[in-house]
Amino acid sequence: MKTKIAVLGAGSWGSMLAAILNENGHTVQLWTRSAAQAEELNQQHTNEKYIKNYTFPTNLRATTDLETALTDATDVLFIVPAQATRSVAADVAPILQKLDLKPHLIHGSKGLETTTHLRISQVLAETIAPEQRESISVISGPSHAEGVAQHDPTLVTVASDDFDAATHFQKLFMNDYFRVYTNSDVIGVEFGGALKNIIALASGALAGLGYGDNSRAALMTRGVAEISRLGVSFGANPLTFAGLSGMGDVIVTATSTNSRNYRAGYQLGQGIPLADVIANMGMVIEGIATSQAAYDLAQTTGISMPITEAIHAVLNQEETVPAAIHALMTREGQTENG
Ligand SMILES: NC(=O)C1=CN([C@@H]2O[C@H](COP(=O)(O)OP(=O)(O)OC[C@H]3O[C@@H](n4cnc5c(N)ncnc54)[C@H](O)[C@@H]3O)[C@@H](O)[C@H]2O)C=CC1
Ligand SMILES: O=C(CO)COP(=O)(O)O
Repeated sequence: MKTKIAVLGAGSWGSMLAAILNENGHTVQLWTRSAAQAEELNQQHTNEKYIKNYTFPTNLRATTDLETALTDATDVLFIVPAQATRSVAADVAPILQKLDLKPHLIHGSKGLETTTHLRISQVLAETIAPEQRESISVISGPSHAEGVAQHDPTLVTVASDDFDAATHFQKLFMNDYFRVYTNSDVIGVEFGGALKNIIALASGALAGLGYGDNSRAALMTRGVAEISRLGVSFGANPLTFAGLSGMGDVIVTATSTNSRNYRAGYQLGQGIPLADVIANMGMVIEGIATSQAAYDLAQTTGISMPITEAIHAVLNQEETVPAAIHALMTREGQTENG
């Protein structure tokens, strides 16, 4: 079944997912708030700030007009930074009502909302009334846009409470270089995708200080342990954290220089001030905002999240990176599975 999909957000990941859907034969309308970016995509078929040296399909259309993007949409993909999702969804809701549409919704944003500590599917559910939408799904997993651009074989997962919706999106996105699994554990998939960004920041910081593979493997393993503890306390399936959206995404973001979070952490490890790191990046570093939400959740639930607490302290300038590592290493001894 060919569908019309509105892709809302034309950064690295939004534009790349739009390209996949377009290549798969679906009609795609890509929305961006930037007129210059829409013109570049429509005229040059490039999106140079976000994906270097990549030519988009010539029939992929971008627009700055949300109503144009949503017209006749059977599916809507939200792919703006996590903290921006609520405001975009609030703009979408009345247009869906005006156009009398009830699309399937999916998002690919990896963060928790700092003001509410909600997962992004919960933000969408709160903002767009059930009469104006079908299912809500999430797409997540180890998938840098740069790798997809060169057709690296890439595996992701789509999670939804609605199995038919998950298989619907599996079929929409899947092709011979982009393989999609389904999962019914929305909570686990969203926590995994959001919280791995904190571990990627920490991994970059270790590398920035010159530490090697032992430290990185330790961090990734104990990172998954604390992500699982928090996720399971909210009802996630522990096995999800061993999967694509858990350990899989920790591996790719905590080891790759394509990761904005890793690169940001690296600069912090080198002692570059956070404000400069953010300014240099020019793209979203989700782990910064999400570390605040995760820190708050750790405090309110009493779940032990020492790496998250260390990154939170560094980002809030309460501790230097070396002092945070020393504090982690000299904590009281623990049992591994506790
Ligand atoms: N870049 C990647 O390879 C991947 C990114 N993701 C996730 O996808 C989400 C989006 O990331 P990217 O596309 O990489 O980010 P990006 O920083 O490359 O682009 C973000 C886009 O959203 C727009 N935007 C920012 N604030 C906005 C607002 N308030 N209203 C409307 N538009 C706004 C920006 O102008 C830009 O076009 C993030 O949650 C990220 O974690 C997930 C998988 C892979
Ligand atoms: O989530 C991602 C890859 O799976 C992208 O990570 P960064 O936002 O750190 O680049």
